[in-house]
Amino acid sequence: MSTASTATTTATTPAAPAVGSKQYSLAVLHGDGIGPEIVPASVKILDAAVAAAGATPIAWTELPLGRSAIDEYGEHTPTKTLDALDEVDGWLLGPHDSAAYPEPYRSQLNPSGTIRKHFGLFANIRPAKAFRGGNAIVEGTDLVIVRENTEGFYADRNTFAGTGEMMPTPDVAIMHGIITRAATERIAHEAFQLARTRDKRVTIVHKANVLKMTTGLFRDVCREVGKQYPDVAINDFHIDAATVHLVRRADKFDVIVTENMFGDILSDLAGEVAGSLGIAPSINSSATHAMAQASHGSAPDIAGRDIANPIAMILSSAMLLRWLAAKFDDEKIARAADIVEAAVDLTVAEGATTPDMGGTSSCSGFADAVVAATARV
Ligand SMILES: NC(=O)C1=CN([C@@H]2O[C@H](COP(=O)(O)OP(=O)(O)OC[C@H]3O[C@@H](n4cnc5c(N)ncnc54)[C@H](O)[C@@H]3O)[C@@H](O)[C@H]2O)C=CC1
Ligand SMILES: CC(C)CC(=O)C(=O)O
Repeated sequence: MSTASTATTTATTPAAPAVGSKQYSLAVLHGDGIGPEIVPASVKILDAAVAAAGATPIAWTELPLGRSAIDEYGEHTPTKTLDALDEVDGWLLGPHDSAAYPEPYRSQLNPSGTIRKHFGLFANIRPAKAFRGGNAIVEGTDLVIVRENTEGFYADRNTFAGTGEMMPTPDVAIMHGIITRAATERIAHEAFQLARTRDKRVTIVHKANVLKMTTGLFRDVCREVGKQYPDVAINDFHIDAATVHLVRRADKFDVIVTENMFGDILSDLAGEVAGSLGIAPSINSSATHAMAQASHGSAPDIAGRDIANPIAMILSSAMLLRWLAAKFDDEKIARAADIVEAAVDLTVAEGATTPDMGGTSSCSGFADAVVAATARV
């Protein structure tokens, strides 16, 4: 069950009127590669957990995205998908294999970036938590990376500010990064408020010894915001040193706040240190919209073989339930999130893991075991 030390709900979760359990309308976008394996697995488990919690069944809508949408609609993220997403309470996004799309799609902003930008999903919350008996490199890892999702070195790909990459000649490529006080303050408040629900420690990750203006501003603004949270301890590391500490001492971190690209890379590392990239969940959110999305990609090397680990997508979906529970003050949907997490815990503890965690379960077999476990937690 969820405890204060493992909380992942953040300040983007808006206060809301107490309205009790309602029927949630959620969209699913399967994506590419292992997406059509891990997303349906998560839907099945959410349905079971919602039933076990006595909440109203979720109303699901499937929407086109990715390679199949290119083939059918000539767009990887069709306008009709974006319009439909605006009508639902939240959604599950499977990974996309955008690096393998044909041109011109490969050179466009990818589906995640398109959706993050369209809905202003500025906070990317990425927990890394080791399971008991779960193949962790560092036992006891239980941290959350709070990744700024709109700026940094992914600027043109993901930002509202619009600098980014350019090629003045075919032999020269230039990359701009952007860090603003406003976006940094916003994400820093997310991190400090989250830390208050956990172990009250925030680590700022930057590269201010080299990228002095950009990541130096990020560090300094985070420190300034931290003064408003005197009960939260602050330290900071350069990104290169942070990777070293993470590999050896991941169990010593609580909340890490960092810019976009560092957060992307660090969260893959943290997931693997906690047991596997395949267990690393995330939620992308603003005050009004939220998207559950595994931290990993479409894993084309294992796609179609029913061996992908669905845990990252399942736990991302549980994070979405928790976000909805806070938004609508809905105890039943919070209970459903607890059930999902406890059922995954139990299934892993009983040894039914996929090959990336050293087990022999299939993706679908693991999901079936979690569904069964929802009745035992
Ligand atoms: N959010 C998204 O949709 C993301 C999409 N991508 C895209 O995914 C494609 C492949 O990218 P890669 O760099 O190979 O990264 P990747 O994350 O897809 O795979 C890296 C390694 O981790 C393994 N892996 C990933 N998820 C797993 C899971 N659930 N269970 C077991 N093993 C898992 C893969 O088999 C692979 O060996 C590219 O087109 C890339 O652009 C990459 C990252 C995020
Ligand atoms: C969406 C990906 C292509 C980039 C990435 O790894 C991420 O932003 O999570």
